[in-house]
Amino acid sequence: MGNKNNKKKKKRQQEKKKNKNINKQLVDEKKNEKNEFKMLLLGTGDSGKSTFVKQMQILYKGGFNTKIVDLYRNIIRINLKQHMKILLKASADLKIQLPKESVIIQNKFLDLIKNSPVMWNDKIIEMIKQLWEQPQIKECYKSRHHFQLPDSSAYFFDKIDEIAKEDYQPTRDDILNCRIPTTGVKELSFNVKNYIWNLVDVGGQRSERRKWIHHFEDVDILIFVIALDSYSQKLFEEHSVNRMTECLSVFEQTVNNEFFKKKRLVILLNKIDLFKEKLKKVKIKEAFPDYEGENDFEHTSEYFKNKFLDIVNQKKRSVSTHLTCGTDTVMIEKIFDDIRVSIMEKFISSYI
Ligand SMILES: Nc1nc2c(ncn2[C@@H]2O[C@H](COP(=O)(O)OP(=O)(O)OP(=O)(O)O)[C@@H](O)[C@H]2O)c(=O)[nH]1
Ligand SMILES: [Mg+2]
Repeated sequence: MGNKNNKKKKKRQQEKKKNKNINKQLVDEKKNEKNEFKMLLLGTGDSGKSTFVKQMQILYKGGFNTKIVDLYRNIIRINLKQHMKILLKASADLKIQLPKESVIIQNKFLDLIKNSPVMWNDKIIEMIKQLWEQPQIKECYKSRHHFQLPDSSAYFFDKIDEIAKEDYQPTRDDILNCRIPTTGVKELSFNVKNYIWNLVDVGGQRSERRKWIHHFEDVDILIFVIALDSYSQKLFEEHSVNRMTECLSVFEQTVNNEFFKKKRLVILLNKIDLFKEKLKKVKIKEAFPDYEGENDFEHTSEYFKNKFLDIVNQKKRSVSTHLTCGTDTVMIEKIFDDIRVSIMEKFISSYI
């Protein structure tokens, strides 16, 4: 009887050992196989997702080719006209009175661009310049949190002389600052230290978000981008909704989705430069009455960081947060390096 039990025990031990060996073999094979990571960028519209992709293009793919530069030249010029049009409408809405001569220029400008959004000539350039020089237009620009205007429009109005030149070549900074809302999906693959990083960028505006689900499979890292300065802005899609409130609700739905519940999460608290400027003008308490702290960068950024972290179950997943300025290439290189190293360390340690 005792002999029979001993035999059974020995057999079980042998099987256990065999299974252990098979598992080890599978892990080793997987370890060798896995040299690619899929990173999915999510976040509401205008938070800075595509800007992050542009930075990867600059840092790891040698920058932009002629075709892309040509595309940006056209977009930058079209945007200049569109953004002046937005400013003129907003000054009327905000009852900012333009001087008589400017009203004449305004009417001529609106008339000229009405029929051809791509038209670009000396007359148009001169009119945009004259209008931008008006203190009333500058005042209107400062009140842009009341309407929808990309923050970078001043950057481009200020360099209109350069943009107007026939041989104008958009610089890297121009491309980083130029806003093109994403529709559909854009992918970028790049190699860093023998590992391939597949970055997937989707549109963040409401109409685009329903497409997100198609890209949820096989994600290794979810990068959620938040525009910190959006606490005082209204949504482009629905003017009565606060952008940060919308962002918090999208974040909650996304990070707790079945696909991502246990995935590695990187939170980029972006646009810190604009956030610092905004803090001087608009108190956090005006938009988030529960806020009791000081209105300085340190306390307010911590407040928003915790608001997002409170939504995530940090016990079950790896989460990191970073304060970023998306248009600053040096900063993004450093931050991506930190993210990459931490991912690699965790990936390697999971096999030890
Ligand atoms: N000043 C400043 N501008 C930024 C920063 N990050 C992004 N931007 C600008 O913000 C605008 C929007 O950035 P995008 O990267 O297009 O935003 P997105 O999240 O891809 O937007 P969708 O494609 O609509 O979802 C662009 O004009 C960028 O230049 C930042 O940290 N600071
Ligand atoms: Mg985008």
